[in-house]
Amino acid sequence: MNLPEHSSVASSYDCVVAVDVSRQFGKKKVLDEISLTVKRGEIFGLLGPSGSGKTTLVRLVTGLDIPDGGSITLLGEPMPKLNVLSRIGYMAQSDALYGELTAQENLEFFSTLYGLRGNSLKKRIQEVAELVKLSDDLKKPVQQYSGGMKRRLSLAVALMHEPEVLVLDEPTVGIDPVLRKSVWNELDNLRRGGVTILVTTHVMDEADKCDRLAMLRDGKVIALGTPEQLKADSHSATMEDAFITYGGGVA
Ligand SMILES: Nc1ncnc2c1ncn2[C@@H]1O[C@H](COP(=O)(O)OP(=O)(O)OP(=O)(O)O)[C@@H](O)[C@H]1O
Repeated sequence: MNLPEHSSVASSYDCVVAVDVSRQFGKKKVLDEISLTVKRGEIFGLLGPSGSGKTTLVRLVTGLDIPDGGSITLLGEPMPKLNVLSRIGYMAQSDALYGELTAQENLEFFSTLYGLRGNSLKKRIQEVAELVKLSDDLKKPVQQYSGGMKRRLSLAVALMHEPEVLVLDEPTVGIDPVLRKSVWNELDNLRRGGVTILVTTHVMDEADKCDRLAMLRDGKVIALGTPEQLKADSHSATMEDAFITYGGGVA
């Protein structure tokens, strides 16, 4: 079923449905009646310059904040809803890790919050450490980690409980190009395994890797579609040109 973006009727293929979502801080309208739908099993990108409202929107999607207007439904549940949290993995923009603990201890700590214990916990730690290429550094205190290593560990934390939905706020900031590629390969594998991924970025080549994306500017969706559609509709050869043509300015 192909529902219009503004539809308030959620299809079973819809993972996130945002309808006329607004959020204001003081007098500043950060999100202005945003409507979009993330389908199950896709990588959906939120692309926009700094301050365009990407983090604000993903915080609303995860239920960490409440909109002033409109509604958000995640996995069929109106947000915020506590029992949906175990089904999502959220990687915030700043790493929420314990510096004095090792990476392994961080993974253990966050996983016990999801009820993972014993051998299955150990096995899962090995799996996610392998995925983010941190297997050899699990015993190091996180305060000795580089910025990129911390990003990868945060991604590992978000993956531990095998969530159906991953919400990633600029997951590759501070990660070198080779590892960035491997992180995106992993996101691709997860998507193939049926995980839905909502990711914010202002890196244009990452936008190109999304199945669909919304371009945000000043709290509004200025364009929405597949990278190919957005480039074709704006007669642009690159996402960067498309973004500028749609009025996004320099990301
Ligand atoms: N809790 C808050 N109180 C006041 N203003 C806020 C708050 N959270 C966000 N803002 C403001 O809302 C605007 C959008 O911020 P947001 O973090 O959503 O942007 P962003 O697109 O994620 O930016 P970046 O790419 O730099 O992370 C900014 O002007 C920011 O200062």
